[in-house]
Amino acid sequence: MVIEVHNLNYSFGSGALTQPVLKGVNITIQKGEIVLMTGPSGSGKTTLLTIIGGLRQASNGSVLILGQQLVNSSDQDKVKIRQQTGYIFQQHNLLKSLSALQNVCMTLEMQYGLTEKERQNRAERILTAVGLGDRLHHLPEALSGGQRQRVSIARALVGQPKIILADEPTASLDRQSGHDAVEILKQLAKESNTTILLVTHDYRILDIADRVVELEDGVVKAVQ
Ligand SMILES: Nc1ncnc2c1ncn2[C@@H]1O[C@H](COP(=O)(O)OP(=O)(O)OP(=O)(O)O)[C@@H](O)[C@H]1O
Repeated sequence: MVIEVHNLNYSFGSGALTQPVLKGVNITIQKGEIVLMTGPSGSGKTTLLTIIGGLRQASNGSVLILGQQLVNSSDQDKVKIRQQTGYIFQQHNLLKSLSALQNVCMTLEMQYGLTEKERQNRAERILTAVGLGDRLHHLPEALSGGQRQRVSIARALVGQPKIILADEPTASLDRQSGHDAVEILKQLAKESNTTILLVTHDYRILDIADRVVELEDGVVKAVQ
Protein backbone atom coordinates (compact mmCIF):
# COMPACT_ATOMS: atom_id res chain seq x y z
CA MET A 1 0.00 0.00 0.00
CA VAL A 2 1.19 3.49 -0.78
CA ILE A 3 -1.29 5.27 1.50
CA GLU A 4 -2.63 3.58 4.66
CA VAL A 5 -4.63 5.73 7.08
CA HIS A 6 -6.18 4.11 10.13
CA ASN A 7 -8.39 5.64 12.77
CA LEU A 8 -7.16 9.17 12.17
CA ASN A 9 -8.73 11.90 14.29
CA TYR A 10 -7.93 15.56 13.81
CA SER A 11 -9.31 18.70 15.45
CA PHE A 12 -8.73 22.41 15.08
CA GLY A 13 -8.64 24.65 18.14
CA SER A 14 -8.48 23.60 21.77
CA GLY A 15 -10.51 23.55 24.95
CA ALA A 16 -14.11 24.71 24.54
CA LEU A 17 -13.31 25.79 20.95
CA THR A 18 -12.17 22.34 19.81
CA GLN A 19 -13.63 21.52 16.40
CA PRO A 20 -13.26 17.85 15.48
CA VAL A 21 -12.86 17.55 11.70
CA LEU A 22 -11.60 14.01 11.07
CA LYS A 23 -13.28 11.37 13.25
CA GLY A 24 -11.69 8.00 12.73
CA VAL A 25 -10.74 8.20 9.06
CA ASN A 26 -9.70 4.95 7.37
CA ILE A 27 -8.46 4.83 3.80
CA THR A 28 -5.97 2.65 1.94
CA ILE A 29 -4.74 3.34 -1.56
CA GLN A 30 -2.63 1.02 -3.67
CA LYS A 31 0.28 1.80 -5.94
CA GLY A 32 -0.90 3.27 -9.24
CA GLU A 33 -4.47 3.75 -8.08
CA ILE A 34 -6.38 6.96 -8.88
CA VAL A 35 -8.79 7.86 -6.07
CA LEU A 36 -11.13 10.86 -6.16
CA MET A 37 -12.44 12.24 -2.88
CA THR A 38 -15.63 14.27 -2.75
CA GLY A 39 -17.68 15.54 0.18
CA PRO A 40 -19.47 18.62 1.48
CA SER A 41 -17.61 21.90 1.88
CA GLY A 42 -15.85 22.01 5.24
CA SER A 43 -15.89 18.24 5.70
CA GLY A 44 -12.10 18.09 6.07
CA LYS A 45 -10.89 17.00 2.62
CA THR A 46 -8.08 19.54 2.42
CA THR A 47 -7.12 18.80 6.02
CA LEU A 48 -6.79 15.08 5.23
CA LEU A 49 -4.83 15.78 2.06
CA THR A 50 -2.33 18.00 3.89
CA ILE A 51 -1.80 15.36 6.61
CA ILE A 52 -1.17 12.66 3.98
CA GLY A 53 1.22 15.01 2.16
CA GLY A 54 3.34 15.68 5.25
CA LEU A 55 2.22 19.33 5.32
CA ARG A 56 0.29 19.07 8.60
CA GLN A 57 1.14 17.11 11.75
CA ALA A 58 -1.26 14.47 13.03
CA SER A 59 -0.88 13.16 16.56
CA ASN A 60 -3.38 10.37 16.66
CA GLY A 61 -4.18 7.17 14.74
CA SER A 62 -1.88 5.89 12.02
CA VAL A 63 -0.84 7.53 8.73
CA LEU A 64 1.55 5.28 6.84
CA ILE A 65 2.77 6.87 3.61
CA LEU A 66 5.19 4.81 1.50
CA GLY A 67 5.80 2.79 4.65
CA GLN A 68 6.71 5.89 6.68
CA GLN A 69 4.66 6.67 9.82
CA LEU A 70 3.66 10.35 9.80
CA VAL A 71 1.81 10.43 13.12
CA ASN A 72 4.06 12.15 15.67
CA SER A 73 6.83 12.11 13.06
CA SER A 74 9.92 14.31 12.87
CA ASP A 75 10.18 17.18 10.38
CA GLN A 76 12.80 15.14 8.57
CA ASP A 77 10.38 12.25 8.03
CA LYS A 78 7.77 14.63 6.66
CA VAL A 79 10.34 16.17 4.31
CA LYS A 80 11.14 12.67 2.97
CA ILE A 81 7.47 12.20 2.07
CA ARG A 82 7.21 15.68 0.55
CA GLN A 83 10.16 14.91 -1.71
CA GLN A 84 8.29 11.93 -3.12
CA THR A 85 5.01 13.79 -3.55
CA GLY A 86 3.79 16.14 -6.28
CA TYR A 87 1.16 18.71 -5.33
CA ILE A 88 -1.44 20.33 -7.58
CA PHE A 89 -3.65 23.06 -6.16
CA GLN A 90 -6.82 24.82 -7.26
CA GLN A 91 -4.83 27.95 -7.94
CA HIS A 92 -1.89 26.90 -10.04
CA ASN A 93 0.63 28.85 -7.88
CA LEU A 94 2.99 29.45 -10.79
CA LEU A 95 5.55 32.22 -10.40
CA LYS A 96 4.44 35.08 -12.62
CA SER A 97 7.89 36.25 -13.63
CA LEU A 98 9.09 32.81 -14.74
CA SER A 99 8.29 31.02 -18.01
CA ALA A 100 6.47 27.69 -18.10
CA LEU A 101 9.85 25.96 -18.52
CA GLN A 102 11.45 27.84 -15.62
CA ASN A 103 8.47 27.13 -13.34
CA VAL A 104 8.85 23.39 -14.00
CA CYS A 105 12.67 23.45 -13.76
CA MET A 106 12.48 25.06 -10.31
CA THR A 107 11.13 21.88 -8.74
CA LEU A 108 14.19 19.97 -9.92
CA GLU A 109 16.61 22.60 -8.59
CA MET A 110 15.28 21.95 -5.11
CA GLN A 111 15.33 18.17 -5.26
CA TYR A 112 18.08 16.80 -7.45
CA GLY A 113 21.74 17.05 -8.27
CA LEU A 114 21.07 17.42 -12.00
CA THR A 115 22.91 19.81 -14.30
CA GLU A 116 20.98 22.76 -15.71
CA LYS A 117 20.87 21.11 -19.13
CA GLU A 118 19.45 17.88 -17.66
CA ARG A 119 16.83 19.84 -15.73
CA GLN A 120 15.81 21.71 -18.87
CA ASN A 121 15.59 18.51 -20.92
CA ARG A 122 13.39 16.83 -18.34
CA ALA A 123 11.15 19.88 -17.98
CA GLU A 124 10.85 20.21 -21.77
CA ARG A 125 9.91 16.55 -22.10
CA ILE A 126 7.17 16.73 -19.49
CA LEU A 127 5.78 20.03 -20.81
CA THR A 128 5.65 18.47 -24.28
CA ALA A 129 3.85 15.45 -22.80
CA VAL A 130 1.14 17.75 -21.37
CA GLY A 131 0.76 19.40 -24.79
CA LEU A 132 2.74 22.59 -24.14
CA GLY A 133 5.82 21.91 -26.29
CA ASP A 134 5.11 25.15 -28.17
CA ARG A 135 4.57 27.24 -25.02
CA LEU A 136 7.82 26.58 -23.15
CA HIS A 137 8.92 30.20 -22.95
CA HIS A 138 5.52 31.77 -22.31
CA LEU A 139 4.89 33.52 -19.01
CA PRO A 140 1.84 32.28 -17.05
CA GLU A 141 -0.14 35.42 -17.96
CA ALA A 142 0.22 34.53 -21.65
CA LEU A 143 -1.36 31.11 -21.11
CA SER A 144 -5.01 30.11 -20.76
CA GLY A 145 -6.34 28.78 -17.45
CA GLY A 146 -6.23 25.21 -18.75
CA GLN A 147 -2.68 25.64 -20.03
CA ARG A 148 -1.54 27.07 -16.68
CA GLN A 149 -3.04 24.12 -14.87
CA ARG A 150 -1.20 21.81 -17.28
CA VAL A 151 2.06 23.59 -16.35
CA SER A 152 1.29 22.87 -12.70
CA ILE A 153 0.60 19.23 -13.60
CA ALA A 154 3.98 19.10 -15.37
CA ARG A 155 5.60 20.72 -12.32
CA ALA A 156 4.05 18.11 -10.03
CA LEU A 157 5.16 15.21 -12.25
CA VAL A 158 8.66 16.31 -13.29
CA GLY A 159 10.34 15.06 -10.11
CA GLN A 160 8.90 11.57 -10.78
CA PRO A 161 6.97 11.48 -7.51
CA LYS A 162 5.41 8.28 -6.20
CA ILE A 163 2.27 10.15 -5.10
CA ILE A 164 0.31 13.07 -6.57
CA LEU A 165 -2.00 14.98 -4.24
CA ALA A 166 -4.39 17.32 -6.02
CA ASP A 167 -6.82 19.74 -4.35
CA GLU A 168 -9.64 20.88 -6.64
CA PRO A 169 -7.38 21.05 -9.71
CA THR A 170 -10.25 21.77 -12.11
CA ALA A 171 -12.14 24.31 -9.98
CA SER A 172 -11.07 27.34 -12.00
CA LEU A 173 -11.43 25.67 -15.41
CA ASP A 174 -14.26 25.25 -17.88
CA ARG A 175 -15.62 21.76 -18.46
CA GLN A 176 -13.49 20.84 -21.46
CA SER A 177 -10.18 22.27 -20.14
CA GLY A 178 -10.79 20.65 -16.76
CA HIS A 179 -11.47 17.28 -18.28
CA ASP A 180 -8.51 17.53 -20.68
CA ALA A 181 -6.15 18.47 -17.83
CA VAL A 182 -7.10 15.55 -15.58
CA GLU A 183 -7.14 13.16 -18.54
CA ILE A 184 -3.50 14.08 -19.27
CA LEU A 185 -2.69 13.72 -15.58
CA LYS A 186 -4.27 10.26 -15.53
CA GLN A 187 -2.45 9.12 -18.66
CA LEU A 188 0.98 10.21 -17.40
CA ALA A 189 0.32 8.81 -13.92
CA LYS A 190 -0.70 5.42 -15.33
CA GLU A 191 2.46 5.28 -17.48
CA SER A 192 4.64 5.75 -14.40
CA ASN A 193 2.40 3.85 -11.95
CA THR A 194 2.01 6.98 -9.83
CA THR A 195 -0.68 6.99 -7.14
CA ILE A 196 -3.16 9.89 -7.20
CA LEU A 197 -5.46 11.21 -4.47
CA LEU A 198 -7.54 14.03 -5.91
CA VAL A 199 -10.07 16.13 -4.00
CA THR A 200 -12.87 17.50 -6.14
CA HIS A 201 -16.40 18.88 -6.20
CA ASP A 202 -16.37 18.47 -9.95
CA TYR A 203 -18.67 15.58 -10.82
CA ARG A 204 -17.70 15.97 -14.48
CA ILE A 205 -14.30 14.36 -13.87
CA LEU A 206 -15.38 11.38 -11.75
CA ASP A 207 -14.90 9.10 -14.77
CA ILE A 208 -11.11 9.35 -14.54
CA ALA A 209 -11.13 7.60 -11.14
CA ASP A 210 -10.43 3.97 -10.33
CA ARG A 211 -12.40 4.62 -7.14
CA VAL A 212 -14.46 7.44 -5.66
CA VAL A 213 -14.75 8.00 -1.90
CA GLU A 214 -16.69 10.55 0.09
CA LEU A 215 -15.65 12.29 3.26
CA GLU A 216 -18.78 12.83 5.31
CA ASP A 217 -19.19 13.60 9.01
CA GLY A 218 -15.47 13.13 9.51
CA VAL A 219 -15.27 9.60 8.09
CA VAL A 220 -14.49 8.22 4.64
CA LYS A 221 -17.26 6.33 2.87
CA ALA A 222 -16.96 4.37 -0.36
CA VAL A 223 -19.06 5.71 -3.21
CA GLN A 224 -18.29 3.14 -5.89
N1 LIG B 1 -6.25 26.44 9.91
C1 LIG B 1 -7.48 26.22 10.40
N2 LIG B 1 -7.85 26.64 11.61
C2 LIG B 1 -9.07 26.41 12.11
N3 LIG B 1 -10.04 25.74 11.44
C3 LIG B 1 -9.73 25.29 10.22
C4 LIG B 1 -8.45 25.50 9.63
N4 LIG B 1 -8.45 24.93 8.40
C5 LIG B 1 -9.67 24.39 8.24
N5 LIG B 1 -10.45 24.60 9.33
C6 LIG B 1 -11.83 24.15 9.52
O1 LIG B 1 -11.84 22.73 9.39
C7 LIG B 1 -12.96 22.29 8.63
C8 LIG B 1 -12.48 21.47 7.43
O2 LIG B 1 -11.79 22.32 6.50
P1 LIG B 1 -11.20 21.76 5.14
O3 LIG B 1 -10.59 22.91 4.42
O4 LIG B 1 -10.35 20.59 5.41
O5 LIG B 1 -12.54 21.28 4.41
P2 LIG B 1 -12.81 20.88 2.90
O6 LIG B 1 -13.64 19.63 2.94
O7 LIG B 1 -11.52 20.81 2.15
O8 LIG B 1 -13.70 22.09 2.39
P3 LIG B 1 -13.88 22.71 0.92
O9 LIG B 1 -14.55 21.65 0.11
O10 LIG B 1 -14.78 23.89 1.18
O11 LIG B 1 -12.53 23.10 0.43
C9 LIG B 1 -13.75 23.56 8.26
O12 LIG B 1 -14.81 23.69 9.15
C10 LIG B 1 -12.74 24.67 8.43
O13 LIG B 1 -13.38 25.86 8.83
